Amino acid sequence: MAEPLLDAAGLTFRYSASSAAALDGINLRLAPGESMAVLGPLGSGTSTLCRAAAGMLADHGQFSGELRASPAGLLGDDPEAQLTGMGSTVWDEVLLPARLTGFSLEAAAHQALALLDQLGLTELTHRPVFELSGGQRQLTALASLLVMGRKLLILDQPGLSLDAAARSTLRRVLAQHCAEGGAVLVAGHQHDELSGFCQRTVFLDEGRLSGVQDGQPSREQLSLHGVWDTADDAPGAERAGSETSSPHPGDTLLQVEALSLRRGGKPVLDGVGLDLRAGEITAVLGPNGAGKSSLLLGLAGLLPKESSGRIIGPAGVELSTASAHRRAGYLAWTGQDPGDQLSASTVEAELRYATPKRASRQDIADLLDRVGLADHAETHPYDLSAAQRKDLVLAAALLLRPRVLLLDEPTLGRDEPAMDRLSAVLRGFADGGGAVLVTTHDHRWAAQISQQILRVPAQ
Ligand SMILES: Nc1ncnc2c1ncn2[C@@H]1O[C@H](COP(=O)(O)OP(=O)(O)OP(=O)(O)O)[C@@H](O)[C@H]1O
Repeated sequence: MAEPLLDAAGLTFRYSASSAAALDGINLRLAPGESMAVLGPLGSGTSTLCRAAAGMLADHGQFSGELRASPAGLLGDDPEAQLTGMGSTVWDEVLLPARLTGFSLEAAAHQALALLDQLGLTELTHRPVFELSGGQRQLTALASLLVMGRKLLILDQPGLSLDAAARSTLRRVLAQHCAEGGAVLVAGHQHDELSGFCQRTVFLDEGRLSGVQDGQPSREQLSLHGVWDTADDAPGAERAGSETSSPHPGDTLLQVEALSLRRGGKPVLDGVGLDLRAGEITAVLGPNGAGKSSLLLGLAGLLPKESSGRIIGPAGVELSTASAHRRAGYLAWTGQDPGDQLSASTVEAELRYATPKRASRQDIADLLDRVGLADHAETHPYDLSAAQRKDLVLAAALLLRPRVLLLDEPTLGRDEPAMDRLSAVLRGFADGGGAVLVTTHDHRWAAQISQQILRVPAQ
């Protein structure tokens, strides 16, 4: 039998700052040609296992048990952090890791061109990274990892921010990698096409292996382990909702007419019309790079619109000409990267200073409880998971008491309980007379939560 590329026996790991084991007696093996999904709820140890297997934790705590792994290519849970600099181009990013690990320029360039083609990035080769959409940045981070040709690939939530077509493309790339003698470990809190590609699924709970499934896990099994299943119940079913509004819509809170936007001089949205009504949640769907984030930025006044379009708020006020103060009191926006919106050193302080009129301690405590951060009031925002940081910026937005919430991909990286909490918070906001506009690649969730769906086509 071929030598395994990853072999863990009784692997236990404690972070220096904590007495509890983040990994506790893990046994797993991955041989050439094999693929394995490691799934579990937030905090179950999936990211720690990825970092441990990739040899990234040696200086961060105490190991016991055995771990043997061939040099791995690791996609961490914050892929943006793996891009070297927002000023570089896609080509620089994809080439650099291979060059730093000793590939000749010719070999690296050859490999990079092939990967850009496979991942559908060829057109973006010379784009600066800051001009990419979230999904395009995720694919760039993946390409820069794959270019090194490591046999063992460890991918923490590789489907984050990717649309269904990009997930299918990546699935084919991973299948080819395994067919050529490589091995793939896919970790995360959600089950998607990429974890679904794996031959075996192991579940983690509080650092321990809590279940193993050969073949596809059922939705019930995933739910039992706190993992959110993104698979559509009936693909295309959400189309039924696309023109359907709730039977008794409330007042129109935001009316968008013929909105067109440009980015980097190029058109990204052309003549979008939309009504957001009190009590309704509207989901925005569309492929990577279609312009979903740009739409939200335009509505929030963070991206100038073309002069012909109108964004009409309360009492017929044109919001694009209203003061930033007036707009901010009415519309609250949370971006795709929550890190951009955080500045304080604790979760509680972030919320205390988020509002012009300081919120009371009780208001903050109630809100932290609702978004699932009650135990993290004193945590530094950067010690939260990406999904928890999204919860924090959502809480800050709610404290502003807006009428309209604009949320960019709030479902990323959430386990099932966190998805349920998000749904409850948004439903509660809408039931209280607000309107929500939310972008997502999770069509199953969109069908469950929304009364209206806006499809933004590929450019
Ligand atoms: N700062 C920028 N300058 C120039 N072009 C940009 C900039 N940011 C994004 N773009 C381009 O605008 C288009 C729309 O990007 P946007 O981020 O709105 O897409 P999206 O639908 O939200 O994508 P995703 O699903 O990947 O997040 C893309 O082609 C993208 O490359």
